[in-house]
Amino acid sequence: GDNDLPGTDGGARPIGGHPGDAAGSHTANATSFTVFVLGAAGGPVESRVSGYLIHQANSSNMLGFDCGSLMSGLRQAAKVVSDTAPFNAVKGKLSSRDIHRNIISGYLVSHAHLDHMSGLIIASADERASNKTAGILPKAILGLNSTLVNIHNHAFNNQLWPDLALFGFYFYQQLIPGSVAHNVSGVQGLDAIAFPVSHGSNYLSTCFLLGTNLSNLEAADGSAILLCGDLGTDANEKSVYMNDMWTAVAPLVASSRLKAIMIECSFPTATSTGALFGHLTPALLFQELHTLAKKVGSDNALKGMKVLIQHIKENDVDDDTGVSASVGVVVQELESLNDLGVDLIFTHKKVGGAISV
Ligand SMILES: Nc1ncnc2c1ncn2[C@@H]1O[C@@H]2COP(=O)(O)O[C@H]2[C@H]1O
Repeated sequence: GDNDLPGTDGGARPIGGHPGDAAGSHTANATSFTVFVLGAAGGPVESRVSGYLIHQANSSNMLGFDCGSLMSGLRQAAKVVSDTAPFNAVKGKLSSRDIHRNIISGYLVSHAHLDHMSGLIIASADERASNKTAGILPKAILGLNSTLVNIHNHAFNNQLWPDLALFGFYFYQQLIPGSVAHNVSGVQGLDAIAFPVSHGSNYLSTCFLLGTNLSNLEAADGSAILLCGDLGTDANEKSVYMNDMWTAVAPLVASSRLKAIMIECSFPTATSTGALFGHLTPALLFQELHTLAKKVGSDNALKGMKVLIQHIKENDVDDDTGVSASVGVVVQELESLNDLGVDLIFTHKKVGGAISV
């Protein structure tokens, strides 16, 4: 199932490279990555906004991705993390504080909107300044230059919040589009590539390709996951960013190296273009997935691909039942538009849990 815990075989396993797979089929393999869901909505409830931890199988660290929600979700997810290899080697349950301080080694931030980093900022005071003798390293905050400048100027600026980066808690690691960053956040062998995308007029967001052997996207080996921040289509945003990204990742789909795409779908299809503010609807998302499939070369190219849907707006949640009619519309539309046979996984149903890919 899509929320099975990894590591049930308990042992080390090779990452990537499944030569037995038929091209274009994305069948279940050993876990390459686990996504812990701390929050998954596009607002408005502060404890449910986007927040994820990404774990590469067997690594002793994790990376935050867009920690709008952090500690609220981590309290719920601590047990699931504790049961995941290699963290299950420690007896007993890890606390959310242990995980925050000692297991998260860095943060990928797609853009500096509050709902993508407020949790990181608020929890930062409980992290520690680096201290070589105590073995405490500063943690990387990774993103495009524009994102890092916004965090530095508008969040960790001694006004909105103490400048904990300056005080040794963090360092800013700029990701340059088109270059591969290696050993991301101290995780040996983990590479990252940042793809800029447009999120409303004159504003950049980022998709992060995370995985092994990303210096050679044409190679047969090395699993990867694509983590997309908020984004609008090229047609709506008058850009070419999404097209360029699909061109770059298409070879990874053809070789079955790409294990999952996490992507937003904020509003129902009926939303007018002027009210999208740089976001996707189900129709626009499937238009994009069709573009990717075409680049890979067949209508079947994405069959079985795990597509993790995130950032649905939960604006009309009923306080008593927790039901949101508009979320229901987005889910139903995605399911009925799914002529590509992708494996749709709804992250908002997994808050406090894990998704293995
Ligand atoms: N021009 C605007 N008018 C009204 N709401 C907006 C405008 N621009 C952005 N927003 C809202 O502000 C939100 C900021 O986070 P999101 O990008 O998730 O979604 C955005 C919209 O819901």
